[in-house]
Amino acid sequence: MVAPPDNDVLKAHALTVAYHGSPALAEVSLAVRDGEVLAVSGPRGSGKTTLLRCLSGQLVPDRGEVWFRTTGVHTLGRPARERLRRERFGWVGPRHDLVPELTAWENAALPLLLSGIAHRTARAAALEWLGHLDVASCARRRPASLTQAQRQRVAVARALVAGPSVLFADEPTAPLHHSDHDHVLRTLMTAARARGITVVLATSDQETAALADRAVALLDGRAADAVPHGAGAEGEAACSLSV
Ligand SMILES: Nc1ncnc2c1ncn2[C@@H]1O[C@H](COP(=O)(O)OP(=O)(O)OP(=O)(O)O)[C@@H](O)[C@H]1O
Repeated sequence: MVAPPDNDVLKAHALTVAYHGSPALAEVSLAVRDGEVLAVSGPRGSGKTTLLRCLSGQLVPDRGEVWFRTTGVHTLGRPARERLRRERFGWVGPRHDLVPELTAWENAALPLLLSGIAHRTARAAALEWLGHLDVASCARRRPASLTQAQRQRVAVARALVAGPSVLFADEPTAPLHHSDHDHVLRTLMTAARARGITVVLATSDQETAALADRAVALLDGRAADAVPHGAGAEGEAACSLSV
């Protein structure tokens, strides 16, 4: 397989993963265009998290290839994959995994601080994102004193603060109440679209999937469907999912 064309930011070919002999992904292929919001939908256990972990370089598939632009992610050793994840990808999952000893703004600023950005600049960027997510007033508090919804908003801020090329969002609003769920999801998508950040969003909720430019469906680790959303959605015609 060759590297994807310029307008595909990510491409996966025939991804196959088994955990202790039990198949989790089977021959899944897809392409994600630069700047699109792609939903990966499917019921629990259908392989969504496993697919996102492969695409983001957290997990090397048993077989198959993952390309990020011209980089063969599947060919990289662990340090190079970790660098790629740190520098180019953001990740937000269903559990916030904030550092308990750090304040909300320090947690949100963490990707910038770890990459050597000046403290003042990192703090300003973190506070701006906390503001977008309506939790600026929590900036000096530690995770233990925040509500679950506030913690999840801080985690979203942390995933976006460094301006990733691709944001992987694995059921990012699953623990939230309906009103928080909608607000966080729409903020995440609006911010990503405004900045040209590609989003790969795993969800078992059809309403959430419908907010994306396009959805692909998994069932029992296999691609089940490809559903375009909205006439003229960016990337609709040029993206594909196949088994
Ligand atoms: N670390 C693991 N060890 C063993 N089996 C695993 C592991 N992670 C996932 N699985 C199994 O692989 C299959 C796919 O799981 P995966 O988490 O990718 O699906 P999912 O669609 O994201 O589900 P969920 O919404 O419940 O997270 C499931 O059968 C799951 O039990």
